[in-house]
Amino acid sequence: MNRTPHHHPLRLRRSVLSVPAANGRALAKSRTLDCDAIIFDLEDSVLPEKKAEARAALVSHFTALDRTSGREHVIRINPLEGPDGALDLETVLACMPDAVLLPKVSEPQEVLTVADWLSEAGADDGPRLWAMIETAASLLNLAAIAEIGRTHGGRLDCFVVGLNDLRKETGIADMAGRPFLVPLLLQVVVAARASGLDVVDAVFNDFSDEDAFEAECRQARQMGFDGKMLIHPVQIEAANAAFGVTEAEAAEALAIVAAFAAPDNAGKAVVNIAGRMVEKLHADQAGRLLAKVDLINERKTKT
Ligand SMILES: CC(C)(COP(=O)(O)OP(=O)(O)OC[C@H]1O[C@@H](n2cnc3c(N)ncnc32)[C@H](O)[C@@H]1OP(=O)(O)O)[C@@H](O)C(=O)NCCC(=O)NCCSC(=O)C[C@H](O)C(=O)O
Ligand SMILES: [Mg+2]
Repeated sequence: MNRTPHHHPLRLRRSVLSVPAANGRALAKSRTLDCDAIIFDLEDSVLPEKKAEARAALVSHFTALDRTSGREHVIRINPLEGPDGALDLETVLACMPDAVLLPKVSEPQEVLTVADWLSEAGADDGPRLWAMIETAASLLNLAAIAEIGRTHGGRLDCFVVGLNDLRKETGIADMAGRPFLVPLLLQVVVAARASGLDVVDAVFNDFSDEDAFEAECRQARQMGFDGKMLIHPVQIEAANAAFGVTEAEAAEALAIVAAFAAPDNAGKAVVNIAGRMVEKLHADQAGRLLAKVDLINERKTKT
């Protein structure tokens, strides 16, 4: 089997804000916020008796949505086996978001079912799929779930970790630094990368504790995450900074690209930059980082 991961086009997913679809004020506020993606939530932040109202609110919200903002718009649906999943999928067809976020995925078949449903509904070029990794079973089946992204039309392109559900099911403690969760989080990152998927870290519930939030963002970035799922607007700026590109990182990337473009280094696979070995793979990484800088600058012109 060819294990070379595909890479979908680079997208910014530094700050992925969840907005309860039943909360009119939060929906209105979301139009003004500088996050990279918005998840309109029909699942756990909406009471069962408010689900129908929330679906109607989303259809109305999407009719006036600015699709040129460069932001991704995602709808989190309810599990398909429950009373709301199928109705939520009809709402997805009415709204045509950029992606559908599947909650509590445990088996690859759950991703396939929605991918097939969207194709049969004629939405072949329609929403992509994101999957919440938040059950113990999803961790056991990570590679198989991620592989669906490569083998089934490439519709799956992002994992989002859900630690509230995972801690509830497993009993793993909620502790500063996440010592017992880090090994699991790294498995999610590795499985996602092996299939060319993006990967977004879990929400941080205590939105009033800025320092602890920033520390968790730094940790997530060091583990390889692309961004963080957020619950409150106050978290956006810190997430954009933590998962963004610093001036020093951009300058280093430019130096690497320039070194490989220099005539003296023509035909070299490895060069010496100020006493440090730099390989062609670092130039590829640098190019991707600079493309991210371009995307960030492009976004600034639209907000
Ligand atoms: C946590 C909250 C209930 C707090 O809400 P509130 O008390 O209204 O906060 P503030 O008064 O500080 O709000 C200030 C203004 O900001 C707006 N606001 C607040 N939150 C949001 C938001 N998420 N998106 C957009 N706008 C927001 C307020 O409306 C105020 O503005 P204004 O009305 O103009 O004055 C609330 O923040 C909240 O509900 N957050 C999201 C909850 C949610 O989406 N939960 C689901 C995702 S969590 C998850 O998925 C876990 C995962 O599955 C797992 O298992 O781990
Ligand atoms: Mg959850």
